[in-house]
Amino acid sequence: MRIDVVTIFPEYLDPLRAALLGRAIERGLIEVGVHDLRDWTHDVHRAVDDAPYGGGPGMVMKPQVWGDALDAVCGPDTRLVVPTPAGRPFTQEVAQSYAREQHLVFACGRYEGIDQRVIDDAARRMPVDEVSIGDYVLVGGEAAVLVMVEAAVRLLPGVLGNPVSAEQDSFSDGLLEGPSYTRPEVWRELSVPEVLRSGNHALIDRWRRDQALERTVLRRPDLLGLLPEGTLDERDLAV
Ligand SMILES: COc1cccc(COC(=O)c2cn[nH]c2)c1
Repeated sequence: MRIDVVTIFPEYLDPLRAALLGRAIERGLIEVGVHDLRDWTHDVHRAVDDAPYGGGPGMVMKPQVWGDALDAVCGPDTRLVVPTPAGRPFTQEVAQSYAREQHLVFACGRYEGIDQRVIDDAARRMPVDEVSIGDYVLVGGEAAVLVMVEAAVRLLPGVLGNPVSAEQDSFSDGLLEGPSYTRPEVWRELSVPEVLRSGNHALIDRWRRDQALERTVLRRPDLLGLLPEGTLDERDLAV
């Protein structure tokens, strides 16, 4: 997989080259290119934004600069991803789909956003996703790109030391992950739940599922309606 990011703050993407993702790059599991949008500006001031038609606060990113940048960076197998508060939700399912892509290009918007014609023009040649990582407004898309790249790349074979954990992720079965514990058995007078030390794996699995269900009901009741058919069985409903 190749990932390219276009941004006016390339240094913001330096963390992509650290830790797990950095090792994935060194091992050739992914290629990452980060590009400064201003390399495609045409004027002495290297302007990337201008006042919005129709008035209103803030500035809008210029179409010409983005058009030239995306012409240079995108290819025949590219999926263009534009992080924006106005996007469709980025979920584990979207992360799974991105992990199967050959080439992802992330366009990092700032100010009030990118001239819509940039997205409309790109959509003539490639799949374009306007995606939100949450219901809040950031200053730019760069932090959202770090989130989405990490969520997708960790799913690639060979990236995680322990691949099983990618399948057993929260959201893999639609429920939140329950609590986890490790040594010592008692810490600050708090004990590890007895069942986890019982060695009875049927009981442990049941307890973990009950904890996941209880946590999902309490923290994310919205997820319960999305569970795939048959996720909950009669034992679950007894919780
Ligand atoms: C493309 O236009 C804009 C405009 C404003 C901010 C941003 C950065 O993205 C976010 O703020 C965001 C992404 N998911 N949740 C919030 C992009």
